[in-house]
Amino acid sequence: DVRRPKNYPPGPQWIPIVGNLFQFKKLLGILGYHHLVWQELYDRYGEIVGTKLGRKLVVTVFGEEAVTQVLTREEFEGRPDGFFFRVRTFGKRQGLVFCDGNLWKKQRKFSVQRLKKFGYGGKLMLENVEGEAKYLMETFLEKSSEPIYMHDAFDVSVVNVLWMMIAGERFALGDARLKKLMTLIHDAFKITDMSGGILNHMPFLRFIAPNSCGYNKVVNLTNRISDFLEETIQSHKNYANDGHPRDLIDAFLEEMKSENDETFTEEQLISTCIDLLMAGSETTSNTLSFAVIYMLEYPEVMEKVQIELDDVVGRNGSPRLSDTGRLPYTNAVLKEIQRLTNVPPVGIAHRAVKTAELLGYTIPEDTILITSLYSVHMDPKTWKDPFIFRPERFLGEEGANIRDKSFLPFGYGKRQCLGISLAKANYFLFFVSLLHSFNLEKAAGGPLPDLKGIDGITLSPKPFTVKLTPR
Ligand code: HEM
Repeated sequence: DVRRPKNYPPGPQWIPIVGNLFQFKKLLGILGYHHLVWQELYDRYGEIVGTKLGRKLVVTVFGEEAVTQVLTREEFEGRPDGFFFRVRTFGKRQGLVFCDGNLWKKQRKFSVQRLKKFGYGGKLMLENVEGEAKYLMETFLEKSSEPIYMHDAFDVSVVNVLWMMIAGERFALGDARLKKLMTLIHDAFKITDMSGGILNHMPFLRFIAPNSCGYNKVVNLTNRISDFLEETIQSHKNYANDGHPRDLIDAFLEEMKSENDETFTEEQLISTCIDLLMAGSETTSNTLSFAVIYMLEYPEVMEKVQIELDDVVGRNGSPRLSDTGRLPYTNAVLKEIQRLTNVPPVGIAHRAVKTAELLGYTIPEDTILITSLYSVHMDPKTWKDPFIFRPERFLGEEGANIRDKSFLPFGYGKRQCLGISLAKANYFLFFVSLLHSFNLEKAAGGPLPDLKGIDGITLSPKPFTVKLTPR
């Protein structure tokens, strides 16, 4: 059907079966990044754009006003359904990220409460972040005579703090199995985009072209993660520490036994772990690696951060999380990097749970909603010279005038990132520890690593190496 739903937002004309997919692909070929294709459509049609990708209606919103409406209104609180969104979770709608309604409410609440119980947001978590950062810096020091790969250098350390709360253990930095798992997770984020990608629009492609549509990769990843988690869960079951849960898995298993609630199943437990691992590792690790590239690109900024650190922490001290409030310039640098890199450029897709009005248009029930966080962070009405890297914009009077809704790296509203305090702690402490201990230089030969990165659900840096010289 080529007819647009009544009062649907403006956008390109579509054709039967594929909708706007071909137009989208063509623009993607020219612009190279999904979020830039959306930005192009924003320039053509305005702050709300209606498209159809395959069989799905997809409405994308841009700028602070439209984006925060979608992120805060109950009618838009859902998550999309479809083949791609279920492929990691046993073909069902479960886990934490791609589910909604009562299951999501109960499960999100349970995970947040129990993670808190096992340290999340408290002293124990902060101590673990500090321990991991110290440990990683020691490893860097041992290797400081050779170039170090930085695009994935933070992977294991970042996961460790989360994994302590989920499973009560940490990994050795060289743990081959976890490294493999992380590589698969990185790959999975590159396969597709937030509308669910080609697999969601045409699920039958998995029979015709399972390799090129990414199906085989996703299945391989899911199987490996599930195997790994099943083993961990089995060893928790064997331990049978009744009444004294040690971590999230123990607490979940106990809840399953109490049979109060039929949503507590082993599949839901595995799906929850997968979601936490995937959402918690890739985003933080990519942000940190981009931060390293920014420091190579702007050595004068690196030096200013180091001077502030030396002033506040001292040359011989170690940076702590409690120093955060006394490092205004460093914090401004961290924010400016997040604003410009847009690691999740369009957040995570939402879904209209019922037909609703938005900015004068009608959004039919089940429409996928994409929120361009990139457009909010690059809006010249909010940010003077948005493409310029200028940490000072977050300081002084200029910084004080930035509205909450103008800077949304973690989203906003009820579906806002569940891991913000861990993400911020990891991002801050690994960054300052690195700069406090080392001078960063480009490894010999070749150009500076690319600030733009690789397209995907999250943007990720291309592989690059750095020379770390102890200060
Ligand atoms: C720099 C690091 C991170 C960034 C930039 C980030 C960003 C985001 C964004 C933009 C969303 C979507 C919000 C929405 O739908 O409107 C989100 C959701 C989520 N994040 Fe994060 N995140 C980060 C780290 C983490 C960590 C460390 C964890 C795990 C502890 C985590 C767990 C989640 C989960 C479970 C959701 C889905 C929440 C839901 O659907 O209710 N994230 N994150």
